[in-house]
Amino acid sequence: MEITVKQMMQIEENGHQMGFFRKLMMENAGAVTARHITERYHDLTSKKIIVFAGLGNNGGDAFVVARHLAAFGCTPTIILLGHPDKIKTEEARSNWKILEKMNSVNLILASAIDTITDGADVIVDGILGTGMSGKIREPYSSAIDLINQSNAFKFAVDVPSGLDPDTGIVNDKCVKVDITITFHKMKIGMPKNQDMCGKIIVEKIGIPPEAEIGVLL
Ligand SMILES: NC(=O)C1=CN([C@@H]2O[C@H](COP(=O)(O)OP(=O)(O)OC[C@H]3O[C@@H](n4cnc5c(N)ncnc54)[C@H](O)[C@@H]3O)[C@@H](O)[C@H]2O)[C@H](O)CC1
Ligand SMILES: [K+]
Repeated sequence: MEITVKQMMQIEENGHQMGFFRKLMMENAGAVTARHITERYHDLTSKKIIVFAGLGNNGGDAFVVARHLAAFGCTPTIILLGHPDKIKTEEARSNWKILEKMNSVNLILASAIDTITDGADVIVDGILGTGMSGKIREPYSSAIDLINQSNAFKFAVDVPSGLDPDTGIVNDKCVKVDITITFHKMKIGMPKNQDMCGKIIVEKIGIPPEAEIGVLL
């Protein structure tokens, strides 16, 4: 079954109200994404992994991905596309705060990042997810271009950044990835743009089925 962004947000809210808080969803989303990366590269210690993170919960998921990858000894680099004070939600901010206490990750605030992807083996796109709207603003726009210029293997968190999840249309620009890990259920527009999404993997993140009552059921 495929769902709309509006339906996903309603299901998310219902789950949160049931006590399955967004922070738990974010942890599961990041953990399952990291698992797919570690399953592809059994020895991560020699891999250069760059994680791009926006200021919303797509970025929050990416913070969790980076923390889980660090446990596999790869020292990921996280590029935050904005100032930490502008991180939108408590669940994302709390995950950033954990990263700030870790020396097994490299944190970079988006400044001169034009060479950061040089030699990267893996890039994780946690820039924009279902909260994207309108023309892509800087520094997200330049980050998308930078990622697209790299020949690293690319994973998108939930949605390739720049893709409209409801239509599959790229209104401005979009990260073209090899694998998209999308959460809970397929978003209706994604199968319409396999070129940008690459292989799409749908992963459950623990949301109770009852959260769909009144939305899908
Ligand atoms: N589906 C689930 O159960 C869960 C999904 N999670 C993740 O949360 C994101 C959606 O998070 P949200 O904060 O709503 O939006 P985004 O992170 O996608 O983006 C918001 C962020 O980006 C800025 N922004 C929006 N449009 C633009 C633009 N055109 N140019 C530049 N910047 C833009 C906006 O200002 C915000 O700062 C979902 O995809 C999942 O990854 C949760 O983890 C919980 C479970
Ligand atoms: K993304």
